[in-house]
Amino acid sequence: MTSTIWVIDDDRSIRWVLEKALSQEGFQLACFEDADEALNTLEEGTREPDVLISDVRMPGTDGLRMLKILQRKHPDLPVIIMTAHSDLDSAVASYQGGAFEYLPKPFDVDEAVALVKRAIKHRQEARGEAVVANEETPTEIIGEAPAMQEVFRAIGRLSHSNVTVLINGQSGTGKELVARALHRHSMRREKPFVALNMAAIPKDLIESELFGHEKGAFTGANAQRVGRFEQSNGGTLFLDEIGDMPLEAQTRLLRVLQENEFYRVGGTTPIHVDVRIIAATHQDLERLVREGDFREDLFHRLNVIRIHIPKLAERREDIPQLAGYFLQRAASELGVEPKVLHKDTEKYLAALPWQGNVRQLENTCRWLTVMASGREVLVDDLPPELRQSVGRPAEGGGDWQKSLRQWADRALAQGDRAILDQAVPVFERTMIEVALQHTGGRKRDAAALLGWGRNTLTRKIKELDMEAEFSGED
Ligand SMILES: Nc1ncnc2c1ncn2[C@@H]1O[C@H](COP(=O)(O)OP(=O)(O)OP(=O)(O)O)[C@@H](O)[C@H]1O
Repeated sequence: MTSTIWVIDDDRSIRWVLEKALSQEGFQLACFEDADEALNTLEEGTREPDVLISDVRMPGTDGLRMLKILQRKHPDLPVIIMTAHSDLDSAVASYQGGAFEYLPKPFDVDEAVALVKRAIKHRQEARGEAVVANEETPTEIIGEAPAMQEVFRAIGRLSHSNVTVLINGQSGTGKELVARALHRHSMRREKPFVALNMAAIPKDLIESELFGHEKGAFTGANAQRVGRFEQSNGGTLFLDEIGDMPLEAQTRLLRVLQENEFYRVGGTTPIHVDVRIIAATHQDLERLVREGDFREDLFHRLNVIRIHIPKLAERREDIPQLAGYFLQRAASELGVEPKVLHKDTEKYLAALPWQGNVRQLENTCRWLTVMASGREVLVDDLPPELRQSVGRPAEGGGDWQKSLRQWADRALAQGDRAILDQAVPVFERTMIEVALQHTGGRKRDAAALLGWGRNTLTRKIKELDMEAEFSGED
């Protein structure tokens, strides 16, 4: 029997796109402008669809409320929630409300079709575990970029699970923020979230920090101390910079993970704990394993689910929104009017390398809130170190190389061939133009700057049809 799909969205174009794509796949489609219409249809006794795809924000009953109703009355019906308001809350709320999947708008049609097919396959397995959605969670993680959407999905998917998670990403990308979100959206949310940065504690103290110690266990242990494991019992222990954990502590950690019990340093009574571990690192743990600095068995134990957080430079589209958010936050912390970015400043900021990632952007916004003179922030108001970095290729490769890489990737994906024939002339033309600008149009000097002979430059100018531009003096 043909599977029936219902699409609910007040946006006609979305209904149209999905209807086209899904009927082409042989599905039977029914479209609704709002949730109430669909719910009434179900009330009237129409057979429930095999999959329902719905928007979140619509006139009348919204998507998340509808989910709750469906959960009660049609617990096995897989629902795919789409939202343009691609924030973490609707993603997670939709999972917790029992949605099968979360589809951030704008989406790829093929992706939507693939999701529907998966939902149909999983239909029988629909578990219908109801976890009360926490509707008042603050929106804290900003990210419209596809790579961040992946992170949100992961948080949503993991909201029913206790699994160990390893978060990878450069410093300042938001690893701790994601770890907190994983906790806040998990079943352990009422219990403690304890964070411990391995790189920030002297090596000798790590074990006592983690497991606590008994009075007199070592010099200076004047009183019994409860470790982080005990503090986070029932909740989540976030081990940041796990790559910096000394080998002996790794061995003990592994044992705790295997046995769910440990001894305080100097202690003889085993202590039982139920702790979920989320670990994070900016290091390449596989390499540390190869080099013998990280236990392989512990690595496998931690690496059950891996979430990669991209560098800020890999999600430049999020920079304006992040900056706006940080400017607002800084202003409200300081009790002043928030600054706003001039369009040019926004563009300028979006093009910077941001080696320090989101943290650096956040600090910049704080600095601007205090230092910028007007309400609107101009490029000239930016801190000197950011103004100077303009045009300087970022360390270890440079932005133009990255753009070139993306361009080549896209061109090949589109089926272009002989792409060097397109790229090399652009490259040479740029170099020639800049060199000639530097020499005030003198070709002989420009050739020297480029490392070419005079004749080569003349020939290139001809080949590249640049004669009209640079017909001036030698
Ligand atoms: N997507 C985001 N939306 C809003 N704020 C963010 C985002 N990502 C990071 N931040 C903010 O940037 C700062 C740095 O984030 P966080 O401390 O989570 O990074 P980290 O990767 O754990 O860094 P480190 O490895 O250096 O500890 C924090 O103040 C955090 O709130």
